[in-house]
Amino acid sequence: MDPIDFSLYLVTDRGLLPQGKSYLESLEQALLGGVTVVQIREKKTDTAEFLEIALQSKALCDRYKVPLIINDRIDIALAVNARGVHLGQSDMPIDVARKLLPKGFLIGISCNTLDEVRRARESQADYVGLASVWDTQTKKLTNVPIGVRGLGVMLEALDGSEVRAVAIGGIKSTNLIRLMHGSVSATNHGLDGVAVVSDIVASHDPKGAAQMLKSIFIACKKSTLSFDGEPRLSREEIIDKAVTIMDGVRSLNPLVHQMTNVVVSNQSANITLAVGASPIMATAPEEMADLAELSDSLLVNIGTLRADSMQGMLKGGYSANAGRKPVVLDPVGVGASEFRKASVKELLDIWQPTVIKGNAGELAALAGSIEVAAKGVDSTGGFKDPVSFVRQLARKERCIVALTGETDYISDGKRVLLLKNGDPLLGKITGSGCMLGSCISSYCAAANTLANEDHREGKLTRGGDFLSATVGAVLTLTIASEFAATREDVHGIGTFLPALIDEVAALQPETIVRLAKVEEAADS
Ligand SMILES: Nc1ncnc2c1ncn2[C@@H]1O[C@H](COP(=O)(O)OP(=O)(O)OP(=O)(O)O)[C@@H](O)[C@H]1O
Ligand SMILES: Cc1ncsc1CCO
Repeated sequence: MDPIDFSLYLVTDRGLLPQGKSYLESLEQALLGGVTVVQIREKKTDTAEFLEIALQSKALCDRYKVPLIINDRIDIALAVNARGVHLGQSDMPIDVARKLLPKGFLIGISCNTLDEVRRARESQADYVGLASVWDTQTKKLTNVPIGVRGLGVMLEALDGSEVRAVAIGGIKSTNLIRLMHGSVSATNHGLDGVAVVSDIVASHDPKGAAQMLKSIFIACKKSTLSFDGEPRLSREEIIDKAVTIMDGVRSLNPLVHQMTNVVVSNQSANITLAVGASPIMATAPEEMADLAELSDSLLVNIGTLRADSMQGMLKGGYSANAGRKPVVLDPVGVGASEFRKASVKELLDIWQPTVIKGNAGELAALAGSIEVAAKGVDSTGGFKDPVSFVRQLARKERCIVALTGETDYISDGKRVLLLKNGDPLLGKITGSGCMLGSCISSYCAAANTLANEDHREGKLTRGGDFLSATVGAVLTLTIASEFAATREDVHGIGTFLPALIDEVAALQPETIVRLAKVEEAADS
């Protein structure tokens, strides 16, 4: 029997049909739109009616050569000669179901935890439905949502097996790109498909909805499942690219939308001007869609996070992703409170950052590690193996990661660069990390604009060189700090800050090339 294409897995729900649309009409339009598997879910229907619906659905699916799966009811699946059955954790165990079903009959099972995925693998399920990614109105959740980032570890548990995986729960065309990027495991294991309910069933245009979902899925599958493909630049080429981007910021004057903390707002706006970009500090959720269109990148800094700022941050990152603008996350003091931790998790379950930057304490907390402690927003130690840590985190979060400190470690998940410039005064003033976030956002904005527009759908940016952009931003701030610290008019942290802003504005690209202390760690 042909292997199943799980790409777009429709789960029916007659209760969601819009007024005036019949079940079979909606199903046929979804099939015309490119649905690749159909699961009939009828939780409250009696057997005779379920059987009738299943028979009608089977005839329709056969016409479009799309396999039909029945939720829960092995008897109905057998009666209509379906391709498979989908079981829940409290339904019949897989080994028992296997004995009752003919050879080749497909068995899928819903899994909410890593343990359930492991057990599904042991019992040789054909596929798992990883549920629920997000909160959903179509099913009353009995378990906590997995979130985009929870999917990666589950997929990793399926490495080397034949078990296919689809995600389900709240998936729509508007969050599918984020799901596809963020769910890939550190071992590069991606989803085989996405299961969708309301985005198709509740639509007046199920064909259009299915077409949209499928085109995004296919585009993402092509563009996200590999860290390779970009040419590997030498250390010197990265520095050259970094200064090209530096020039780009000055000539393009990108608009950088920043949601930052109240401590550093002013100095962040000024450092943005100093690198040659323009800042706009704005937090209201109502204006996020407009700003995503207008601006060239977004910075989200949670330094003085409030419950009401979360709405703007959620919508801001989401709109920036949709507009293919780079997003920089600065998880300031994330380890300091449960509120910050939960908020960062929520943000990262909704949108995909292009760069995450933070000190050791912040990145440890973000990664769930207790190796490095923090005192409020400051780190009180370092990692034993920062190179591996930063590479792993970049692979896990599928973005550039910059770990700051005396040495800055920057990784794209493959390579790790060590940057050793900077005066210790940078560590003594408040907000040097926050200013660096503004610089990185400015450089990413220019890198994104400078990139050859990649028209493939499914990319969250235009495909700019964000590794070089991050390197350029760090070099700009740290090399400028070396000049600022040695100025005669600088006597301590009070006079250092304005001098730093001046030196950033005055810094020349050739000075960076001459003074950059950049090393590369050996590949793992
Ligand atoms: N001792 C140091 N020597 C050289 N550079 C440093 C030192 N400490 C910090 N820096 C530089 O300062 C910048 C900010 O890094 P840092 O780790 O201090 O951020 P942070 O702790 O997030 O700052 P803040 O919370 O005050 O905004 C980085 O570019 C880093 O290279
Ligand atoms: C001191 C401080 N507190 C919250 S944000 C911030 C600025 C440096 O991160």
